[in-house]
Amino acid sequence: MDVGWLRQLFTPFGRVEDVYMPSKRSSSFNTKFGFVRFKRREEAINAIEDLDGVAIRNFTIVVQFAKYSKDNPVTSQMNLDGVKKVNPGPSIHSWQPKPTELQSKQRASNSSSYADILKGGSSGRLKLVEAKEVGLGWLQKSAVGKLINFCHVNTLQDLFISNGTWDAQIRHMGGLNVLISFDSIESLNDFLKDETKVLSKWFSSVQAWDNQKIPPSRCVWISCYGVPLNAWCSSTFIEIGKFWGDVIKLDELTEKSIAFDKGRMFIITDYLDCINEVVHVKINGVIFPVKVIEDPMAETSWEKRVFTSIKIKKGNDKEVKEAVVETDPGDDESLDFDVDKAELENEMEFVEEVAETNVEVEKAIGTEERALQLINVNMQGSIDKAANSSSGVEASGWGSGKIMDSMRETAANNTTLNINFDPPTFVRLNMCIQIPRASLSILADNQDSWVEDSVKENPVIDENLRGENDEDEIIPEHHTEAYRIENEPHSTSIKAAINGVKNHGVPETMIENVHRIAREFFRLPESERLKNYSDDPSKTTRLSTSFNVKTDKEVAEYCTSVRGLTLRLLGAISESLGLDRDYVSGQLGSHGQHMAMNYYPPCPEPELTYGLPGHTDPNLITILLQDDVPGLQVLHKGKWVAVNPIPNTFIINIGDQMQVISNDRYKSVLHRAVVNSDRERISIPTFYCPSPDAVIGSAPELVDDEDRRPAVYKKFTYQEYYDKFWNRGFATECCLDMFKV
Ligand SMILES: O=C(O)CCC(=O)C(=O)O
Ligand SMILES: [Fe+2]
Repeated sequence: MDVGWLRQLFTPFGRVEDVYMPSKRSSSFNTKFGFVRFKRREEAINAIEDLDGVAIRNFTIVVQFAKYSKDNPVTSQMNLDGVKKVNPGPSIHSWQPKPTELQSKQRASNSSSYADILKGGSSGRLKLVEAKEVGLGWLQKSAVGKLINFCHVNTLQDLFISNGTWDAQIRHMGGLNVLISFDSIESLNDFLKDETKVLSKWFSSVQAWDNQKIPPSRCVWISCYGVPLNAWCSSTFIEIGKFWGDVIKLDELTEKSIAFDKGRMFIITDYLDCINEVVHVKINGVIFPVKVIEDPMAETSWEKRVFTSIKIKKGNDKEVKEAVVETDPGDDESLDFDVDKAELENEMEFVEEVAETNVEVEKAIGTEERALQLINVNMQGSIDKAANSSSGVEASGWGSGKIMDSMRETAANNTTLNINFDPPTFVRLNMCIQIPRASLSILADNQDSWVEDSVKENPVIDENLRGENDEDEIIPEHHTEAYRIENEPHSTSIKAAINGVKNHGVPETMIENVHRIAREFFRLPESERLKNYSDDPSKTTRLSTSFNVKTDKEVAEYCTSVRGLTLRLLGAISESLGLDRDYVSGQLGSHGQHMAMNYYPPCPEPELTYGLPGHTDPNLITILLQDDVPGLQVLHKGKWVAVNPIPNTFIINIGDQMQVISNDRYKSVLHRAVVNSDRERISIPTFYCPSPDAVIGSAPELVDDEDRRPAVYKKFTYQEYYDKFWNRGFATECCLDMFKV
């Protein structure tokens, strides 16, 4: 028996504040004794009534009110309401058959007393830190929301954005609490008033920040050893968990009775001590001690890693590595994952050795993909170097066969293939995050209604962008027609993002090739894929054996062809703004073009995660190729609209730089990708960018102070913008706002 045991014995009667058990036994009776302090007197009375004289195994327990000497300074010095009120009485708790007489002198002279413990430890001093007050400025613009359900901060962030609130920064505080900080008191007040009533659906309570009103709360995994097998069911675990808080879920092994070595559950608690106690489970009149221990290594907080991973998405490989290291250790879920992987490798070897039929190999691949579900791999092919190496080559120059050839060659030699682990999926799936039903139905409704719309609407650009010959710089006049936007560039941004462009001039075989290459890559065993991993972002890694030269060439051809399309689009967009055809491309310095291949594994519960959270692309324009699995969504009139794939059609996402150059006529498009329950999804965006040193500003022709069209943005270099975009923390304001005049 120990302090934990004692605590558990008394916990059912009320809130146990302290338990003290001197190491010495009572000299007179050779009994063990201890003290339990309740928050309320009635709780202590109930405990005495129920436990005094009860036999537990071979002990009989005696429970009585403790006696404190009147001059004991503790009662007067400390805030000990419960103690002050107790009736004086015998002070010994005995584990022996009831003694006739109990004494209170047994305290060993060299051990600390219960009174000392109450004062704050054996040294008699409270462990007190005098803290300096900080951060009041922003804390006073913050609110604390208690979520109804577990929910990822990025999900919440999206919700705020779609509700028109861009300046909310959301941070997890532990348990179900999140801190929501605003840029201004007005925004805070608007949120607290919550006139739209959208946000309140997510929170059980919301209040302006006030430290004194918010109890610390945390989530923790606890393991229970010794639960009798005839009591092994969720209700027993839920009852055990209730001693400390609310049970959120049992782990799979426990729930499905796969192993009985320990029962494990995830709880939310405001108990601050590390849980390490004994509880008693009574079944058929027999009491079984069960040891309950908190798992301090299990990862229970997710928000930090999600922020890291947002950066990862755009290929800061150093952070990728750190994030992977950070994600794995101590996370039981990832341990399970490692085991799976090891088993899987064996399984694959076996399959290869024994039966090398296609079907079986397919099966093995399928298994692996399932086991690797928790990892989202992002492969990036970049022809940046190629573009830079032919620096000075501008839009018109790309038509020349000579330059094209040299570009192709350089691209082929420098194509990078960086594999980034993208942990959001991994983290989120592990975290049993739930999106409240209300929001799910919004997404679902949109998807349904969109299916109808997508049949009715035609791609925004048809016929008009096809180059007779990809290498031909002559773009017939009528190509601009589609982007004659009737003074509605913004709606064109949305249409291009939702409806896409057809007849774009990129040959179908090239599109099929990149789809195939991406699929082949993601089906490689992980060990093969990892060969392409580099933690040096500046390093261009030659494609490994899995990608032969032929493949390089195919990727390069695709990139070149997409580049042709992009330049035609830029020309059309320039003209739609009343600018010279090559105005926009002339603002970019040496053009940069990055291609990514995003892999979204199937997720059995897609509503619990996002593949890619809501964002605008920081570059100029993105030419996005999707496979046939839906997943892309665009924010339109405050609602997420599903962009269902149309074969052989590109989605065009206007990026932030186009918004700046057009002085807000074209708006960058907020989009995100969700995952699919049973099918993998691959998307292949080509990001077209200015060179890092290009100075970006609104076209002078589009700035007219008298016409009430002043410049919306300051001038900046693309490098400045890019740095700010990835370093601002995902949860803060829209990056463009940071560059407003
Ligand atoms: O997968 C998609 O459809 C979207 C990809 C995307 O938005 C991106 O990579 O920036
Ligand atoms: Fe994007």
